[in-house]
Amino acid sequence: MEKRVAVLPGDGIGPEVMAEAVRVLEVVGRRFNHTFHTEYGLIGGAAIDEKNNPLPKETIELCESSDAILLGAVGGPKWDQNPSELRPEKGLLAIRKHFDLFANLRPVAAVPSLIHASPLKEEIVKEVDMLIVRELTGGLYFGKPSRHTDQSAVDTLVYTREEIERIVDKGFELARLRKGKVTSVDKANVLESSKLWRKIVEEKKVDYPDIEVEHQLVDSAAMKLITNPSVFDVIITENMFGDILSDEASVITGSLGLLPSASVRSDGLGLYEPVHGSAPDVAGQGVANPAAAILSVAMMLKYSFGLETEAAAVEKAVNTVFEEGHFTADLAGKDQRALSTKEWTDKIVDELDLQFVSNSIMYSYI
Ligand SMILES: NC(=O)c1ccc[n+]([C@@H]2O[C@H](COP(=O)([O-])OP(=O)(O)OC[C@H]3O[C@@H](n4cnc5c(N)ncnc54)[C@H](O)[C@@H]3O)[C@@H](O)[C@H]2O)c1
Ligand SMILES: CC(C)[C@H](C(=O)O)[C@@H](O)C(=O)O
Ligand SMILES: [Mg+2]
Repeated sequence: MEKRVAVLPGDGIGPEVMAEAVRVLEVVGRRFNHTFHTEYGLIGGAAIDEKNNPLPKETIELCESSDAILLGAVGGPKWDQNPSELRPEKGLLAIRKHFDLFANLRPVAAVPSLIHASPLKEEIVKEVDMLIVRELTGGLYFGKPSRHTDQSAVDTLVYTREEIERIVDKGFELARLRKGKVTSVDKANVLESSKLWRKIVEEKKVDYPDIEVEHQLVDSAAMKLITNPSVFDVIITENMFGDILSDEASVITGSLGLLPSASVRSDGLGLYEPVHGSAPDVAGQGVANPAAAILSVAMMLKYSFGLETEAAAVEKAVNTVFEEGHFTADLAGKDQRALSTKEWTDKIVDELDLQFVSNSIMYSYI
């Protein structure tokens, strides 16, 4: 197989974890006889510095001519005081919108060899295996008007029926491939947008009689995520709730540095990025956990290229390296030596070299 992959490293730890993710992609290509052409583009703060635009047209063109997009992270204190249009985060929102990547899939699964790293009790986290399906191109992030003065501020939460229907369908379809349960998270006791959301979920569930459906208000959903997370299978929710709940859910796994994501539309084009941000507090030190970026590569192999075996090989390598007790600083115990970003990826590469074809996948992240 021959594919073109646009690589957008971005800011902070973005370039650090992307370099390792690309290294893993290259090993997969060599091992499984695929050619992945990687081409680099600017986004976020790096693009503002060079082009005065968080999403330059060259980057859009590069992505348009690619089969998939890999993204590191954007943002950082350097640009925090910039006007809204020159914030790195605008570039991220713009690329999601430009490509209509409305469905953001964020799998969260407990990993047996990482239970020690979660602040939650073992019996609470050990059965967790959920998928957060976050609506990504609507809601508060995109509604107009959106502005502030020193005296007042406005953001607008808009959802159309069509926008809700397509993400709800996506959630139901994904539940069919998993444990068959959908939890729709909203704030229907207050928000008009959530009332429509809930109505549409009720309408849609008739088309999916095999799926168990429940509604959960977002505030109590946030509580349940920590007290009883194994009750969730597929969570479908709107843009901002999904953003917040997925960072919260990362606590179950032990580190935000573990969660990958896929942002997809209906036709296969996808953008793959860690859930985490540019982590300015650890950027430049070579200590970031590249697992989320590497697992995002696995999601790309699976969802955009249909390469299930290759994706499984990457996941298996990640599991094995954890099982062997190799961790970056975010996951290492007090008496363990933490590996650097690069050292930890070296272990993944060694592992792929050793066992690149395997069907004995014990644990799936994606
Ligand atoms: N998708 C994205 O590009 C994205 C996502 C979230 C935040 N951001 C941006 O990132 C910047 C920093 O935001 P923040 O600090 O709130 O969130 P963050 O996700 O960057 O970091 C939160 C905490 O998690 C840690 N962390 C995150 N990823 C890690 C990794 N791979 N390995 C080890 N530790 C990791 C950080 O060190 C930090 O302590 C902001 O500018 C924000 O807008 C970008
Ligand atoms: C950086 C920010 C715009 C982004 C979001 O809120 O979508 C991030 O937090 C994420 O989760 O991808
Ligand atoms: Mg977020």
